[in-house]
Amino acid sequence: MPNPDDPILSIEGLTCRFTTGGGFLHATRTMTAVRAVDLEVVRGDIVGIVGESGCGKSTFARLAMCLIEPSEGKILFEGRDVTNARGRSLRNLRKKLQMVFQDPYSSLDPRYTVRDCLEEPFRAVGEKVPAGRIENLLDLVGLDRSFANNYPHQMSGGQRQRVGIARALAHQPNFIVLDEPTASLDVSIQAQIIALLQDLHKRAGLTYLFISHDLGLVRYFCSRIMVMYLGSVVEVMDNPKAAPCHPYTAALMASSFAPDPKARAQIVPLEGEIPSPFNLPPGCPFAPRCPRAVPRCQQELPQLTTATGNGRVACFNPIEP
Ligand SMILES: Nc1ncnc2c1ncn2[C@@H]1O[C@H](COP(=O)(O)OP(=O)(O)OP(=O)(O)O)[C@@H](O)[C@H]1O
Repeated sequence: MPNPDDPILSIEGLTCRFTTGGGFLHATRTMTAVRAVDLEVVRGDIVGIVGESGCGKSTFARLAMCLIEPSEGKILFEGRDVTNARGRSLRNLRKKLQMVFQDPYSSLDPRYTVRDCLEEPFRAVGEKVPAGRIENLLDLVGLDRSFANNYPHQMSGGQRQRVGIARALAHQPNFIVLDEPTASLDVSIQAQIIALLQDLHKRAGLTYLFISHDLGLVRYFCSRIMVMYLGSVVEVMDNPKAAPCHPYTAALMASSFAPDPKARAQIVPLEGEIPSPFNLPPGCPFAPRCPRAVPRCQQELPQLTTATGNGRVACFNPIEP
């Protein structure tokens, strides 16, 4: 029996490199999309992964879901090594570990009714659909049972995302990776979906990994935050509401709402080009854009070791809390 206090998900040194190009015209190039990431998630946690486009959030989510293989590192789910899970062990993992995608329209087959979409996870593992389960799933996500006969094009974005969430709940998972689940929705609908996710978190005892580029939303929704920049974790915040210590996290706030005047005073808008992931500068990858960079930052890569009182930061000149 797993101990409830043990981490549900442990990630050690997870690294993913992509090689592109090749052939007559292009030399092959390798980039590191996710670099030596460690993470422990305990039951009931809502861990936010935040960063600008291209920082490796979705790649990290796909690695954590065992949808792609890491170049290095290890993934333990409920204490079991699932890094290279295949066949039956992958199917069993899928029941417990599910994902909700950003765009509910492209993640639902337009030829399937809602009932078909919700039956599909059972068919995929060769199981019969338990009697009343489809109605129960629709109830869980706040959709009228008559929606079972609708096609995706007959529903709004928010309703489609509710179907996406219901699908993820089909096998009663205990862990859900939410990859920007509200990014394609209007603000008012976003709030309804977040409220639904909060409600399910409480009622179904779920654990979430929540991927977003919106630090404001992540600070509101999550219990811990991991901030990524060009594949590396630059800050881990155990209290999402506390002031950030990494200049990048502080700058990310410029793109989100900060009602606290003290927090507003620390905001430095991000300027400068993001370095090419194929050709990272020596030292800290954020140094070329960092308002607090010191000479050491150009030469040495800071490690995520400096304790901040609210987690850890990878920075030679962090903002004092
Ligand atoms: N299959 C792939 N082949 C080559 N490069 C890839 C592949 N998937 C992702 N990348 C690259 O890896 C880096 C990280 O991409 P990723 O999609 O994980 O970032 P992200 O933070 O989720 O961005 P977004 O918010 O735009 O989805 C990017 O530079 C991307 O171009």
